[in-house]
Amino acid sequence: MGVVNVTPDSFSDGGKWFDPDAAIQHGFDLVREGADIVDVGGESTRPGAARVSQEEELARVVPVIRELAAGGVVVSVDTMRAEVAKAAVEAGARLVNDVSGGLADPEMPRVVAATGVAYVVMHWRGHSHDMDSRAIYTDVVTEVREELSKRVDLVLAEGVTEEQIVLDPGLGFAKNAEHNWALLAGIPHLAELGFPLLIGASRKRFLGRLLADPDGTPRPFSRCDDATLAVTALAAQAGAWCVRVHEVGPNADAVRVAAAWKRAGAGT
Ligand SMILES: Nc1nc2ncc(COP(=O)(O)O)nc2c(=O)[nH]1
Repeated sequence: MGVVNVTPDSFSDGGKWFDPDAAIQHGFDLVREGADIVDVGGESTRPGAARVSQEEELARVVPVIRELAAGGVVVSVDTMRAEVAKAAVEAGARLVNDVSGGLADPEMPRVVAATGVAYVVMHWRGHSHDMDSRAIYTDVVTEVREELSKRVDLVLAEGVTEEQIVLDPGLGFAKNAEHNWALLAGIPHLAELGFPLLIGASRKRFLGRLLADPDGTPRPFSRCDDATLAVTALAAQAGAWCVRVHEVGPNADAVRVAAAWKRAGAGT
């Protein structure tokens, strides 16, 4: 899953794809590099980010989604708003990637149920401005698994089918670095819920912290693509269904390496 943030302020590529034509071109480039899905978002979810209006979010993502879908791209819309999801699906999006797992907008599950598109339910504990205060767990894997399971029950009750659901532990959303590493190591436990898993580690702060200089200066996100590759290969081997990344080509290669490795092992 390649990322196209049509935003002026996303942490990892803020502003590069804010122009619709640049965003559309980048989406097609990501498919050429090997992306199976292009995730189009119009609202930065980085910690502390201010929300954008629904009108602004619609104006940013719908034209980009329409062009990419018309060009045969499998598009997901990265939104917490039911109205934006609805408009995105009408413009051709085939997945709704809801970082709030239906918590931010109670109408979302009904829109997903009515449209029948795939639905990424990510683990979330509140909007960016105060989510760090909610990064308190005694056993993060067990608690994330339980909270995701509750979200699944709720959206199923709203008419979403099991076939539509993808789960995501929400790395960096109300999680610190230690929580993120535990969730990556816990992918097999999350997979026991029985749904495909999406992992979004690309260029995130916990990678920069791991690779910090001896004086403690974190590695800048622009130099965390190699670490992202390693996470991709390990997550693929652990059973992840999909990884959400900014630099698609090398990550597509890493997935192929993991697949070849798994195929060879299957024979033993
Ligand atoms: N499903 C899913 N969606 C996401 N959207 C945005 C970001 C924030 O990263 P970005 O600002 O680089 O897009 N991370 C995720 C994630 O981990 N999972």
